[in-house]
Amino acid sequence: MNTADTRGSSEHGHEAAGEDAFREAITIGDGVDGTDATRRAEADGDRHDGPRNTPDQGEMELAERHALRRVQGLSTELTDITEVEYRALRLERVVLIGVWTSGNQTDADNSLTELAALSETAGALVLEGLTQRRSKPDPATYVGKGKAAELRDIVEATGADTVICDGELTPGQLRQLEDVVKVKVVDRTALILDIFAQHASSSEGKAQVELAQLSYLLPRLRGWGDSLSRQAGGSGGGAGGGVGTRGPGETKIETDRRRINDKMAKLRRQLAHMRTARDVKRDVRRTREVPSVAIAGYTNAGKSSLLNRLTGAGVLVENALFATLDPTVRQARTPDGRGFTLSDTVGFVRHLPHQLVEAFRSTLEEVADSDLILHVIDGSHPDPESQIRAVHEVFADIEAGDVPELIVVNKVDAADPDVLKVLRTRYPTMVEVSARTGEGVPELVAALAEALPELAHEVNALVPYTRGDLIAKVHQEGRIISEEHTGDGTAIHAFVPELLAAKLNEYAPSRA
Ligand SMILES: Nc1nc2c(ncn2[C@@H]2O[C@H](COP(=O)(O)OP(=O)(O)OP(=O)(O)O)[C@@H](O)[C@H]2O)c(=O)[nH]1
Ligand SMILES: [Mg+2]
Repeated sequence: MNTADTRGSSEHGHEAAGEDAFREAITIGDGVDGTDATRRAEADGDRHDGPRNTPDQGEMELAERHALRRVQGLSTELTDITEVEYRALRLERVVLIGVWTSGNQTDADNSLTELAALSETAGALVLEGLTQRRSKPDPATYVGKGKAAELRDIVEATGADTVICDGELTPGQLRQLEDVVKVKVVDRTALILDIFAQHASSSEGKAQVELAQLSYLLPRLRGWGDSLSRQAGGSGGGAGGGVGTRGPGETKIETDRRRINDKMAKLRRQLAHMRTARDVKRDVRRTREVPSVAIAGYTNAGKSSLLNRLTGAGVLVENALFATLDPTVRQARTPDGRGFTLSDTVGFVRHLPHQLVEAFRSTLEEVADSDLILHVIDGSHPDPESQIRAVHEVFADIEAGDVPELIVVNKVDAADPDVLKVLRTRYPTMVEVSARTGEGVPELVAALAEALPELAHEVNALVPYTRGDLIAKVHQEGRIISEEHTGDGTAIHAFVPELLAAKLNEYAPSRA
């Protein structure tokens, strides 16, 4: 990184300040490069929550995921993207580049740090990162001409095989920047899609990701084709490029486009089907009037850790972005005995690709449909408020803006006290916890119980011993005020959901 830093600071003095932040960025993941499955798994051992001798669901998933880590030595090939499977974007040795148009240097650094974490999560080795301050990204090459040339030198010097841009680029920008740097150029959207593709495990998750990838790919078909043509025909572009330019011709692009459209239609049908099944399940929960609590928040905030801490669910926890894609729903209970469901969801990120929001809409609806959102915040992040804003944007997008929200600042064991102080003034009712140490968890449980709607129906009944099933249900779903075993049956006074109330009322002592 030395060469580039000197260059960076001579041209743009402010970049030197970002050096430290960035050096931190490239050691995310304990400096393990993410390409050696064994080393990675070992290194993860001590970062991993939960007992190591009893592998639970999450640990098994983690082992499986690491076993699938990319191996080094497969270079990113500039083959026709329409012919390789899209998700095989083999990111490897990468250089990051960001353009910042607003905010200060710290914001720019945080953003590049996040891009580094995303890259490593995708299995790439981050070699270098640079940012450029511009009023807006260059319409031709995203970064300006000078910066692009600098980028090319860095790519050459480091032997990088991919450049990742911190934004969404137009097909034209990707192509023209590729032309300058002579290696593959990928944008943040493609990177996030790639992580989702690696992490999706349920059939619904896989279908959702594939749909998002295809809708990202569709408008870019020609772009990639052109780029490859130019690759073969030398720089300069245009029609005069010789054999290579005729590579993926018009007909091929048309065929690909049709194939992709067909595939997307099929995926949409499948998803609609899966969605019906999910709606049915949710309706069952609704009619039982069991309140639902959704754990939502920025990726890596500790949502799964918190669910595990609250319910012992054994959900996969990983220091990687988007570890969780499939929603997990668990039964839980307030200290006074009211049942509720607690669900873990996919994390959010700044500029979550809209293709993903679209594709994951049905999953995200769980959040919009819940009675309460536990909005988990990573208190150890230097700028949690920017993450809160990003999450609120997604809430608005999925129409979850009206759902009551309980702000939970997690990782207080690792948080900067000053950051916490600022948060406290902004969100006076927030709860501070550490899923790792358990600190604050009892307070969180109390706040949760407080925020949950009270069961609406109060019943007094004398239930005969032959209807033990009803009493069991009251224990499961209701809140018991008193219970007494009499000669005629169980006398019970409780708050219960509507359906159960109707059944219990058959045994209400007559008022006559
Ligand atoms: N220091 C500290 N680390 C924590 C705490 N809670 C979670 N972590 C770590 O934060 C990382 C992310 O935790 P997860 O529970 O996977 O986070 P998540 O929000 O579910 O992340 P995604 O599913 O990827 O969106 C893991 O490395 C956890 O060990 C905490 O209270 N303190
Ligand atoms: Mg998770």
